[in-house]
Amino acid sequence: MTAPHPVASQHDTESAISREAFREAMAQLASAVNVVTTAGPGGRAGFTASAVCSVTDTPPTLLVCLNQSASAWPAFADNEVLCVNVLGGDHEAVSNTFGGRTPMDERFEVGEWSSAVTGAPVLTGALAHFDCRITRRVSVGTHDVLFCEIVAMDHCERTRGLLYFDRGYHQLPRRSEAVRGLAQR
Ligand SMILES: NC(=O)c1ccc[n+]([C@@H]2O[C@H](COP(=O)([O-])OP(=O)(O)OC[C@H]3O[C@@H](n4cnc5c(N)ncnc54)[C@H](O)[C@@H]3O)[C@@H](O)[C@H]2O)c1
Ligand SMILES: Cc1cc2c(cc1C)N(C[C@H](O)[C@H](O)[C@H](O)COP(=O)(O)O)c1[nH]c(=O)[nH]c(=O)c1N2
Repeated sequence: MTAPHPVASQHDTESAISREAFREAMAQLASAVNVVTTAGPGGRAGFTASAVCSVTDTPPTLLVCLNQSASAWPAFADNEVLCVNVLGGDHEAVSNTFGGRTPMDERFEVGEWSSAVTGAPVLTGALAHFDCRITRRVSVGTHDVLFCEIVAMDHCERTRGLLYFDRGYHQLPRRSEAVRGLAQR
């Protein structure tokens, strides 16, 4: 167990916690894998995101953290809507395609896409999709935190979950599989 990092004050966080140490520790935080898409006057764009979470159910709200250096950033800055597509166990290739270095238009050649209520692209077969209006933007360091009110959504239980942990993808079995597995013992 490595010694806990000294709690750094707001001003000397830079010196106390290095980016490398932050990333080493953050790589231990398992997360869902999503493709966040947008469409509108800023054009169509999408990127792979794990920094996504629920904020409140009243009103239904989630947040997405987007690196200001991302090629997708200008489109999200100009558009007022986005869709969070939650990837399933069979979507690793989609995650890698939207995870950078692929030209934006080529990204949507992977998978089957339709338009959400807001016009943002929806991935057919996503475990869930949350179609949102961006209601608040907070810039924190290198990222924008986009607070989004959900206007439409859907989910399905057709496949396993997909986690990103320790710099790799991991499939998660459904409860039903685990129960079935127990029953077969
Ligand atoms: N929030 C993010 O911006 C974020 C989250 C996950 C992964 N990524 C990017 O995906 C790629 C693969 O990441 P990896 O996990 O394989 O190895 P990595 O060592 O680059 O990152 C390890 C962990 O650190 C965190 N992290 C990394 N870069 C970050 C950033 N710029 N801002 C905030 N958190 C960050 C993430 O939780 C990531 O899983 C890298 O280019 C990484 O920068 C970015
Ligand atoms: C599994 C996983 C998870 C994330 C990412 C990548 C991968 C592979 N990336 C990085 C993002 O998808 C993309 O690589 C960067 O935006 C750079 O892309 P461009 O080459 O600029 O389009 C990412 N970026 C971001 O701004 N917020 C995030 O939460 C995440 N999470």
